[in-house]
Amino acid sequence: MEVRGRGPRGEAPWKKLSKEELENQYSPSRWVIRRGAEETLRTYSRIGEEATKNARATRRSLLHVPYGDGEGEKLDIYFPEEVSEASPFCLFFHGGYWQSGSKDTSAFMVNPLTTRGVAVVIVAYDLAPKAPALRAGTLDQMVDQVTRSIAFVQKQYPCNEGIYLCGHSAGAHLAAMMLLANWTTHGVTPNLKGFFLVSGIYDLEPIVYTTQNAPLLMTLEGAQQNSPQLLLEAALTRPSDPACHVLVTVGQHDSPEFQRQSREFYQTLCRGGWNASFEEIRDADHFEIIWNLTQQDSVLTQMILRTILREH
Ligand SMILES: N[C@@H](CC(=O)c1ccccc1NC=O)C(=O)O
Repeated sequence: MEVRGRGPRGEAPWKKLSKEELENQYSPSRWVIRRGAEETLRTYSRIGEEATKNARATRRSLLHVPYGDGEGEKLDIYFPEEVSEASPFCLFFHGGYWQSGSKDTSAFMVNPLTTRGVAVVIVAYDLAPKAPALRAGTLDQMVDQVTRSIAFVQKQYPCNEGIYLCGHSAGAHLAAMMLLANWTTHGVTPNLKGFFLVSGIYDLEPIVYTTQNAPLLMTLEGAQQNSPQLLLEAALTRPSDPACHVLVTVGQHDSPEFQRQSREFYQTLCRGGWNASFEEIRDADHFEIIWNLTQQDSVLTQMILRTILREH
């Protein structure tokens, strides 16, 4: 599907959608094809739980490690068989529209990656509405927490072979915000080598007009300030490390709006001089795309491993 980018004065295509259609486009479980919506969400939780149970039973790990003082600021580290502080590290940020999901059910990629020598970190962040709405928006706090979790891993493992960020859906949004992070206030610049953005949301403005915004309480300004799509369009800086690779992927059965968001973000990355690539994952919906990560031989796992292992 050819997607027309927004011209300099062009109107965002989602603005032409009715309220119902917008709600539909931003409800990923309504687009699945092999199961019903409810069953899909149940299966998603079950696969995440099983992968996490399995990872904790078979891998050496450090669980519930605090990366900050907040109750929810915890991460799990899973090590490869040959434990080395110089391993590459892949950090995963789960999805769930910034209001559901947990690190304790999100160890999808742990076994396939640790088997190949990559340490995997599953990061928790405070979900809405638990996050105190004191600042401009709860999204601000999540973005700050993600920034600090990455700085923490870099400080703990300064000899790492590279830090890679992988996020799904809302988690891909949080990971994408790190393309624009300012590390100077964190006392460390992480050794960021790659981003794997899976079925993400990069322009938050349409979310403001859906029911997903009820716990988020995002204002239009808050949405704009936390939209990597808008921030990157406006950014004057070029990527500091031209070798840092950004993979944008979306499922063939993701909704047209999710597909448009991914394609436009990829196009913006290219225009900004990023080393980016785009892949539509065939025959996968918004949830199956993440189940692929539990499989060593899936297209997505293989793309991620090729990127990480090529560089050392
Ligand atoms: N209620 C949502 C749930 C959802 O969007 C979701 C669930 C698990 C993981 C990622 C999700 N989407 C974005 O973060 C839906 O309609 O599918």
